[in-house]
Amino acid sequence: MPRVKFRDGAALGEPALLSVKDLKKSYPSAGGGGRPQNVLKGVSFHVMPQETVGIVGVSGAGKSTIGRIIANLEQADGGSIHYLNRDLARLHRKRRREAGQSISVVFQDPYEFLSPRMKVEQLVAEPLVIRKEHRDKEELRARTHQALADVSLDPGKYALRYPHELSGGERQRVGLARAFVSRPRLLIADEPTSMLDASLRLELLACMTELQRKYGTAIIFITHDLALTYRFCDRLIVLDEGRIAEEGTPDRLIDHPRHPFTRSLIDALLEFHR
Ligand SMILES: Nc1ncnc2c1ncn2[C@@H]1O[C@H](COP(=O)(O)OP(=O)(O)OP(=O)(O)O)[C@@H](O)[C@H]1O
Repeated sequence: MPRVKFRDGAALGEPALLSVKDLKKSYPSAGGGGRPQNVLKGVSFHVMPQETVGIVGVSGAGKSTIGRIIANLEQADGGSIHYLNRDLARLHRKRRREAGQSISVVFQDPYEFLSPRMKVEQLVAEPLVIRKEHRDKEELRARTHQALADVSLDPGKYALRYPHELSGGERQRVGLARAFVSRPRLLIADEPTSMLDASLRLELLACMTELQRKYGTAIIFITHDLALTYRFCDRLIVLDEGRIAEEGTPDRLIDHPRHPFTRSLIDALLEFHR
């Protein structure tokens, strides 16, 4: 899956699609008695249009929390998020929702976002229905079927099935079709491949890259699997206990890690593949 070399717009002074500054989040301690758990301790980064930024780190580092906050599924305690030049925290709830309409998400477990009672066709159409992005039923059907074809699922074969009638790989493809049907500017992909075996994992990533090119989407790719990011990401952010330990291109980070934590991630990876 060779990547086209990413043009570093940030270095050329172009505006970022997303700019996160000093993001903070804590959760109350379990049981409520102890000190709150500081999960994000001031995280800042940016994402350029059409860029793929990987967020890597061990379990519990705070990766998904960042994704959920950007997707407006959770509130930050502090910091700012500028998206398409708008400060999301300062927008009224309705405007915030509208601003976020060009952000899609895909999660690790498709059952989290695929209602078992909806057919594939309805599941894929739902984002367009919610956003009222279609003129009539014909257009809705055409875009839904296009989205299914985009992820190599024949609409004639899959449109009327329910999620439990699909394999794990097919369910994730439905998740991708649902994420891309609205042609998002930004996709937050939170461990989308971790429940798939190695060959399906690469297939799904190839499919995601193709759709990214087709629709000009930027991707935040959240994973604990450093190996997966190597070819797939333009830039990596290494998160360690709610702080950015290091960031850079995968080549630089993996071949010449500067931070001991990045080195330990690479050692763990080498150990795993030994
Ligand atoms: N709703 C919540 N209430 C309390 N604690 C939470 C909540 N959500 C997450 N946490 C805690 O915040 C920390 C960071 O969680 P998060 O899911 O962001 O980590 P992660 O890096 O994505 O981990 P993983 O790779 O295992 O998904 C964890 O210790 C988790 O237990």
